[in-house]
Amino acid sequence: MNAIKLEMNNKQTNDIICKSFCLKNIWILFIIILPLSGIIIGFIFRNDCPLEKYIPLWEIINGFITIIFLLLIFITKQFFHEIQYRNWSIFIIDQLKILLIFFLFLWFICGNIWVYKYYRIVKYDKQILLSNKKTIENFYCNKIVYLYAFCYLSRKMVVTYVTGNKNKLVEVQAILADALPNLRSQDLDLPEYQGEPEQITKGKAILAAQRINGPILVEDTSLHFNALHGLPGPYIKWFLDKLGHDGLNKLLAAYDDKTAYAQCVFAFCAGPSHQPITFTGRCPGRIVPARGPNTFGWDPIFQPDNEQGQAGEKTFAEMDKTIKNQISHRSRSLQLVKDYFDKHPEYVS
Ligand SMILES: O=P(O)(O)OP(=O)(O)OP(=O)(O)OC[C@H]1O[C@@H](n2cnc3c(O)ncnc32)[C@H](O)[C@@H]1O
Ligand SMILES: [Mg+2]
Repeated sequence: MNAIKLEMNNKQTNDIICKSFCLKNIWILFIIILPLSGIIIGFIFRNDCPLEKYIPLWEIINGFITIIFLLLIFITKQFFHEIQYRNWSIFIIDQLKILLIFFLFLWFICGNIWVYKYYRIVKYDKQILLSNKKTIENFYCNKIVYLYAFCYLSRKMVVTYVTGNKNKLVEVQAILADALPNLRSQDLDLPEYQGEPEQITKGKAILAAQRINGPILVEDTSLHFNALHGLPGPYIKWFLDKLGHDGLNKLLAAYDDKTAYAQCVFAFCAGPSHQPITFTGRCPGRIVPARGPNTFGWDPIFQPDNEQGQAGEKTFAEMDKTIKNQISHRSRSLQLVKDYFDKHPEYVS
């Protein structure tokens, strides 16, 4: 009796695990449908595009390589997420992924040449061509084959990082270079909202997605003094503008507690009709009299803590840029953005 009960329990647990596995991984099926249909279309109509015989071949190879790439991402996420599995096998998979990205990039260029070259002259009706005594080889391509390739190449989404701050742009480009190579930027003057940092960033993101009419990233950075219960927070831009580095130090003159944290909230919005998703990164530290070059905001008065949580030695302004980009509030937030794009390769490849 007990054995039967135990078996039933095991079966139920297995069912639950299986269901949650399927639900968690259903995204892979959706993403694979597109390249898979390319393989099928390219194969069925492999001899039906005399205008450019490479287009069906392009669809088949593009489909195969994209699916292999997606499966590698899936395998990494599914089986190598635990740190103890990060050994040589993950290294080989990472190298393979880089190779495939490189190939897909070159193949993408080839596809653009083969497809866009003919978009003004392509004809889909063989009968009309024959009755006009035009040669099929010079004009005809099967409608499904041509339009599939045309739409596939045109659908690639480019994420736009919207900011009016050049220093922020330089850091974001440096940190995201390998994760989001097709990130472009746009200088738009967005309003500075009031409220909690997350709400401010979401408001910025919705407006930016409407103005750009596509996928965007925006960011709002704040500096929080613990003795002042988090102020100036998102209002740091105005405080810095009016009081300068010296004035910000004087705000804390009456307090022993000089600790603070820098916070960066990134928001990604896939388009005007989508809801933004936020990613928050924090860097703890303390406010000190200005040291180092005065090139970026409050960098000279913010001294980040070391790994042990004690006062560090250098202010952000005194640090080498690459060191700042490894520990900053911005890089911590962008790490979460990278993780998100790892799961959504449609914005990356
Ligand atoms: O167009 P956006 O992206 O909003 O650009 P912004 O300059 O208004 O940027 P924020 O509102 O996010 O930044 C608030 C203030 O903090 C400054 N700031 C942002 N990131 C910083 C960093 O990493 N180090 C020092 N100062 C920074 C920035 O120059 C502003 O004065
Ligand atoms: Mg701003």
